[in-house]
Amino acid sequence: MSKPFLYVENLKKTFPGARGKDDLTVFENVNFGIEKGEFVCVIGHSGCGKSTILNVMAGLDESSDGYVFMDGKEVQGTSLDRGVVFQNHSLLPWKSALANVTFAVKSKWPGWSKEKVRDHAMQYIELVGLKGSEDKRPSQLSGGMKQRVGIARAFAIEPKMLLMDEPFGALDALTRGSIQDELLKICAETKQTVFMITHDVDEAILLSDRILLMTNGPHAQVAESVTVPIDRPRKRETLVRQDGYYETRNHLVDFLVRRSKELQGEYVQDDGTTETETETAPARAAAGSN
Ligand SMILES: Nc1ncnc2c1ncn2[C@@H]1O[C@H](COP(=O)(O)OP(=O)(O)OP(=O)(O)O)[C@@H](O)[C@H]1O
Repeated sequence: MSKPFLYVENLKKTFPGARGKDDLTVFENVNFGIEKGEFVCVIGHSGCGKSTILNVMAGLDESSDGYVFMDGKEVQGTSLDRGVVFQNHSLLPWKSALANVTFAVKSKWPGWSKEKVRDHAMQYIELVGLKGSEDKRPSQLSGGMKQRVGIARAFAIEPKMLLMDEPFGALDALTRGSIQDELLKICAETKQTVFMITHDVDEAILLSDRILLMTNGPHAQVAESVTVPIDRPRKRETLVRQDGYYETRNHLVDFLVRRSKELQGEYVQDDGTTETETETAPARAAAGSN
């Protein structure tokens, strides 16, 4: 069986304990794959290691064991093949919205003329609905507009994989909704491959093809991969009336409320059964066994 476009195999992260305390294994035996063009969300309780996994996938952090492969190559260090969007938008405050995007575009394609860089960046500024505000600095933009610049910048480098860590977590509900709509539109147009962390079950159902469910930490694992059975194009306003919405939502909520804790510290196997940690640990070659 061929490997997925991106796969994570037996990933583990242990942080050294502070001042004589035990080391902390946040997650282990984490296995999953993402196909090209797929939108995959991950959900799990605070502290189970979602951001750490994303940082390892981005090449910003190193795992203690296991590896991440993308497009046939092991991920080692950062690369313009992977775009990252964080909750706090991390823009360069002294540059305009457009210059924040052109800066990234120039890094990706250093040989391009000034005009080509600007035209390319403007396409993405328009795509996120910021035409007319391109000359404003981050301090002159609202939280939602800043996040839009971050998204435009990440999409503009046309990364092979876009990694988003709770990108809308700090936004009010209205702004969040309109940016979700834009993200749906952009992903439909660009067929971007996305891995996104969210705490919002409805956001995950609206945006994802598949949702990974993580057990609680420490020793967290990806326990399930839930395919969202709702046709595209999807609309926020009509999502709750679409077949499969309530079943999916109930399943996710039941996992978060009950099963994520029950499964904590157990090895989840391919057939859905579990073993406790004291039993033999299975080497689950699960990359691609979504
Ligand atoms: N540099 C570090 N040193 C020690 N422990 C760390 C470090 N970074 C993260 N941790 C611990 O690892 C665990 C997982 O952190 P992480 O931020 O990946 O979780 P998360 O699932 O993304 O949480 P949240 O949903 O709250 O953002 C936490 O217990 C955190 O305290």
